[in-house]
Amino acid sequence: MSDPIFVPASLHPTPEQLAIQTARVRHLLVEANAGAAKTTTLALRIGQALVRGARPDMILALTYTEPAVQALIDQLRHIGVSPDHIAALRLHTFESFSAWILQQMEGTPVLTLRTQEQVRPYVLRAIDHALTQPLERHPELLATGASPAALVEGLLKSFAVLKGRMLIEQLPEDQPMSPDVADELGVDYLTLRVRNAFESIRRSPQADHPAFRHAGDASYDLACAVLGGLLSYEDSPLQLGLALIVVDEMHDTNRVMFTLLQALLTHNRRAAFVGVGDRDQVIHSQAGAEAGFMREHFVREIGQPERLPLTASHRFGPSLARAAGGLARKPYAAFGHQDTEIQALHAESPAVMATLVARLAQSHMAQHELHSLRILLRRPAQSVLLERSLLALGVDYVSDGFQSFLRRREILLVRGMQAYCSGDYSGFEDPALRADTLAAMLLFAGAWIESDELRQVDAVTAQRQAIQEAVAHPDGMRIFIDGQILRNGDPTALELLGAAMAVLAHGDLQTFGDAFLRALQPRRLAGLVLVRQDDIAEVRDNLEALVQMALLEADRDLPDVFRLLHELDGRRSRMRANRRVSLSSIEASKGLEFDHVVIPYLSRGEFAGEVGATENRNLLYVAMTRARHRLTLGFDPARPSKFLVEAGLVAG
Ligand SMILES: Nc1ncnc2c1ncn2[C@@H]1O[C@H](COP(=O)(O)OP(=O)(O)OP(=O)(O)O)[C@@H](O)[C@H]1O
Repeated sequence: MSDPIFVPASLHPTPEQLAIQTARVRHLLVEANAGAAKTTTLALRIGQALVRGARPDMILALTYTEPAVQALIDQLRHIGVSPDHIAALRLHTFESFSAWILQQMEGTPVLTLRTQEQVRPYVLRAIDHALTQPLERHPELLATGASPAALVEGLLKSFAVLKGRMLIEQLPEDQPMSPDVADELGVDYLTLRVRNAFESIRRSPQADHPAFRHAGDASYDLACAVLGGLLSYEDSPLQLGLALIVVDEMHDTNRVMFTLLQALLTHNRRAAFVGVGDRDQVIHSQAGAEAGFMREHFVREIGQPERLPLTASHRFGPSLARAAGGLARKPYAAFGHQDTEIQALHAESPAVMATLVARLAQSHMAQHELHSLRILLRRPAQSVLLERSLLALGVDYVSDGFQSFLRRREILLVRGMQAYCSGDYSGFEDPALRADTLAAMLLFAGAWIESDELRQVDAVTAQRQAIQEAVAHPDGMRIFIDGQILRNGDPTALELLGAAMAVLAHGDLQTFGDAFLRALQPRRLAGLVLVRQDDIAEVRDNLEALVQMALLEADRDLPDVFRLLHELDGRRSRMRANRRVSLSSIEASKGLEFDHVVIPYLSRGEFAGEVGATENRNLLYVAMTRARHRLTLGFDPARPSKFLVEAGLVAG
């Protein structure tokens, strides 16, 4: 009997797509360039499995993020898979799939803590455990000037790295935790100690039924159960009778996900596997993502896969394919019915660039040929001048992957300090703004309440309640700043805040420009309360951008500049949710596509962050390849980024 072929409603598959759609091999890997139709072809493969008679629940698709699941659903719809079938398919992130499997193993549901605020009391308790261990052999390495509350965020990020890579699980079982081991794992000793305390809190009182789970814990727990042999029995919940397992964006795979994939293939021997990815899109290497899981690890730990190509981009035309190929140093073709226009936007300063990009967004709104305009930023601080310009021109926008600069905690700190110095709290009418400002000031002042295990938890609740009370009272902000922040803060932090407030009290813009950052010492201040270098650098960047922005208002005095910030904030909260113009991090745009993509700030040294050159290059590659019809690159022609030279877009 001949093989029935799934025929998509809306496109004509290329011979390469058809080969992947209809391949009858156990393990198939497709490494292909961005825009070369990887997600679409997975959707075609799913359509094919359905016409071959697989029930929808025999098909499992796994991805790393929710937006990637959504992108796959969109493609399934686009090619005409029926809504009933789509609803019955098993479409999951690794995390949601793991949570579902664990629920069957554990019977009763485990508490899911979705926000950092919810998980914070447990991290605080773990810090306390680590710091008060009577048998600790290296107490001097655990001493930190920072308040425990300020460590929480950085610790949670480090836990995610350790878990994603399953680094601790790869140590010998009886390995004692020492500073050397911490070094080997790439974390500081405090992080390692607190991580262990945190895991024992999470796993008590019953090791097989954790007290709670936070982001990433479900896949981690399931992978640990797999490695611990807990799922090797006959009626394992991973035996799902699957006919097809597909993984999209497989370059995001880390050790946890790979462990789960391996177990799924072992428990579903009749299932075919198709994985697609692009090694130049690895931007989560910090969470353990590695292109090697599509290559040597796959061959060594699963078997030799069949490999099929998707050679050309359907998303954009040959000009952009050539540039992306130059950047990634690989061949790149495109189906070029219509070429993608690449425009240069020249500006000698960040402020001029912001104005030009905002004008471009304004004219985008006045035309109907292109629908979506996405402005992609390497670092959140780059949105400061840009948002100011967009708000000034009245262009509505949304932001993805970061908050508006006006609500970032270090900006709120300065807004709060200025209000305190001038005694003028107008602009803080919104209770949520008042609460966030006080929380930010409390954080940077390193103000916290020392307490034993239970009172740690109470301290968090107490802080929330104290802020709520302060917010409800007309004079509450001032009273709270006097009574809590300036009284209970860390002495060094208070010294820095005091010096900065003395500058603010002058009320003079030029003095602010000359002396504010020198007085506040953002890196030092942030270093007292935050742990991760990129979080600390982000605080500095945002504050530098704020000063830069203030200095553009040369005809105003300092209180006027802060009034302008309040006004912009008000305007921002009244904006209509216009998705035609969006401002976004590159990470939040992965897997998506837009008619017009703008990447400003591509002068030498501007496209950089706290990661290595390869990851920066990958980030630019991901950013450029989101464009469908037009790509605009913004830079100073006298100092273009070396990446633009590599892409062949400017002369070297
Ligand atoms: N045969 C085809 N004919 C025309 N357009 C197609 C075809 N196949 C896919 N496309 C279109 O090409 C675009 C890119 O496809 P897709 O998103 O699947 O690429 P991708 O390789 O997954 O991209 P990324 O690596 O950026 O996630 C989409 O707009 C899709 O609808």
